Amino acid sequence: MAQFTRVSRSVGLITLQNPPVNALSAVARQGIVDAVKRALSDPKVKSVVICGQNGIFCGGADIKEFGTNITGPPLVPMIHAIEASNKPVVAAIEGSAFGGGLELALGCHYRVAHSKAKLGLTEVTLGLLPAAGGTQRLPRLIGVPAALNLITTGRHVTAAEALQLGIVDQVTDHNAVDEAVKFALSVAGKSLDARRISTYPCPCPSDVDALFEEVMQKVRQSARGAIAPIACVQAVRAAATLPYSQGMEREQELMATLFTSGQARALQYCFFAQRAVGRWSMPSGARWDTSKPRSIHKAAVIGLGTMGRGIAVALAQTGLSVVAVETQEKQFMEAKKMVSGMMERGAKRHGTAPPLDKITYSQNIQAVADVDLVIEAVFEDMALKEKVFQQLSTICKQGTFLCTNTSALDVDHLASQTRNPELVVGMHFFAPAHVMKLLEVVYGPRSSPQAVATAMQLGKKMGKVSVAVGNCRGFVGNRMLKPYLEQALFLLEEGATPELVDGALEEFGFALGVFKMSDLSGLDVGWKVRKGDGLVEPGLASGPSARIRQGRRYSPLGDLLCEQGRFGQKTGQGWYRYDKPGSRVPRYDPWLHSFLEEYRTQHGIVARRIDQQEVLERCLYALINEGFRILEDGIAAGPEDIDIIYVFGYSWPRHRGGPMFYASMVGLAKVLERLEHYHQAHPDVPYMQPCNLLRRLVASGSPPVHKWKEAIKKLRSQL
Ligand SMILES: CC/C=C\C/C=C/C(=O)SCCNC(=O)CCNC(=O)[C@H](O)C(C)(C)COP(=O)(O)OP(=O)(O)OC[C@H]1O[C@@H](n2cnc3c(N)ncnc32)[C@H](O)[C@@H]1OP(=O)(O)O
Repeated sequence: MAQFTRVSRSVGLITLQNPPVNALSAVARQGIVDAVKRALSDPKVKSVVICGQNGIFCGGADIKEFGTNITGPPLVPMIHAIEASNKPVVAAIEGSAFGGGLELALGCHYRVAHSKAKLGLTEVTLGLLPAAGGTQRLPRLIGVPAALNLITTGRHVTAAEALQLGIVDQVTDHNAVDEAVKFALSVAGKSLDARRISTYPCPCPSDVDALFEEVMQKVRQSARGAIAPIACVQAVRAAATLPYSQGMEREQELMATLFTSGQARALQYCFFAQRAVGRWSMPSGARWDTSKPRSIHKAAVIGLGTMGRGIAVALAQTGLSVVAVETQEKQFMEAKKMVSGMMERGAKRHGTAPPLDKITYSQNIQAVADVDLVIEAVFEDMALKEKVFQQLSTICKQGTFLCTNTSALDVDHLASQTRNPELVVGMHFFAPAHVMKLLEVVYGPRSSPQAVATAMQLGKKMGKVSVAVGNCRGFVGNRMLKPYLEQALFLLEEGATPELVDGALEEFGFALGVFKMSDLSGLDVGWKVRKGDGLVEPGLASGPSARIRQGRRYSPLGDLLCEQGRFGQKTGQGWYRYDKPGSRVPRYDPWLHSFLEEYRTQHGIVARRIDQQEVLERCLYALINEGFRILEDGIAAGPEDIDIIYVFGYSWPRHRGGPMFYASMVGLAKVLERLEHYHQAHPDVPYMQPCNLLRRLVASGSPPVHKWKEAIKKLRSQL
């Protein structure tokens, strides 16, 4: 709703009241329409201020209404009525003005913002465009190039930038509502002819066609198949080339296509899923709202390799005191230099001072004695980690949380090396740790709810999207990656090429296909793990048994490349070739193609034609099937947890909503049918055998993804 009061005698103050973010729900819109009518008809009111309660102007249209039968007054005529008013209307922007919230402000005649406010036309991030006149008003106000940048990215701008761009008229450090009231008093009675943005001509660059062509090309490249950014460009083009009323028609037309699209549903699902993962629970019944985190003031990182350096930077950037420990002299000196460089570059980007004094370095593990929390990031070797945890358990003060950054090893086993296993959790960061948003917080059977709550809270402070998951080999993300990688290798054996497989996955929306990604991360990483698992048998033996390990199909292709010293980008050769070691541009490698042909001949495999659909079905459905197993095992609490892990940690295209959401869009019965088909064709690949949970969900009528948690609970209780 919206409250109307009269302040300073002649200013009508309209306050949006729809907690928590004053979203423009049907009731809120009706409230605004009624309050505006009242203000305009009250002769004592000479000017109007619109603000939001609780320090937030407006979080935009009510996203929860999308996909439902929307009632109440629509936004466009409501904003037109405000703009058409003959009494000046001032928006008082505190907190956030996003999406429809900023569009409402653009319909006002003036905008006063608090210096800490953030503004943005964020609709594109939800698969939409600013369809309450935003695509038509913003370019008229700030010009086409700046408007294109904001509308196609959904970027948030600070009040200072908004002032510079001309989006707001005044920025204040004082109470923005009080300042807006003063402003409203000062403009009462003045002509509004030059204040209605919809009447402005659109400042147009001379070569409109060239500009839009260039922007469209850039947007297509970065959109990775997302349709909303493209529609945004088309709508702004309408602003630049058509009169306002026709531009509005085009805006509505484009919005109508986006509004019901699967991509919009996927992106809106991600919006809510990202928030839902913060409300974690453990199988023991412990939950986010009943588990109290402990404050962390001082933390330590053990091991300053690539991961440890990133973690140290991320911790220091949150303002914590950090002790960074590296026992090897050479690595120690190098890490100190690198960490300072990373902090300086980060600070330069954000226009802040680098938090260099937050980190103290030591070569002695005893330096962590007084910290509240330790993150171990030594080499991925169980014996080494066991030793570190035994040492930490005796060195650290009572109550220190001991976390491991392992990406796959048994967190519970590490906990068993300590005196207080309840203080041990996994904090699995993704490289580079100071940049990547995902954090898997891994709880073992003995981790205390307080340890989980503390790690989750620390992750949030570090700006991470933290997801609590159970303990198993590879946790959620890497466990699901295994069948995906395996399928990619099998496809090569059967006749595909790295280019074909990567092409299909990139067209689907991944930033990098599986082989380019392996080259980037280093082929030797997986090789070492496979060696540890006893899977690697040196030399290229032929015959069917050469491709069987532990009773199941195995592809030694990756091992064979490693034997040749082809570790990916770092050695200049992997699944592709690179101009020199460390180069990043993958090129077609004739050697690799002859090698694959030779391999097939040696193993009596007749190459067959494989199309993109088979690549997608085999790679993605194998991964999704493992996702269902993870849900069945209770390792992830719900599909949202898996989806957020994949979107934030594994570059799964957000506009496809994550693997589990994607499965629900494809249809669970179809996923099941294709898995059955591939399992029949490849009975020696257990990952392809459809998981019981998937079968049971299909049998129970394939509930929509937001009902899976409930359905799984019910299925469990029937066992
Ligand atoms: C018919 C269409 C016509 C015109 C086009 C207009 C379209 C739009 O306006 S689309 C909406 C555009 N708005 C946004 O993109 C903003 C989304 N919200 C945010 O970015 C943030 O919530 C915030 C910056 C406004 C506040 O952040 P924070 O303080 O960290 O709180 P949370 O993000 O945790 O949110 C709290 C709570 O509010 C729910 N919520 C937030 N925004 C909306 C919204 N626009 N509609 C409905 N609900 C919203 C959010 O989900 C949280 O609730 P839950 O934890 O229960 O999920």
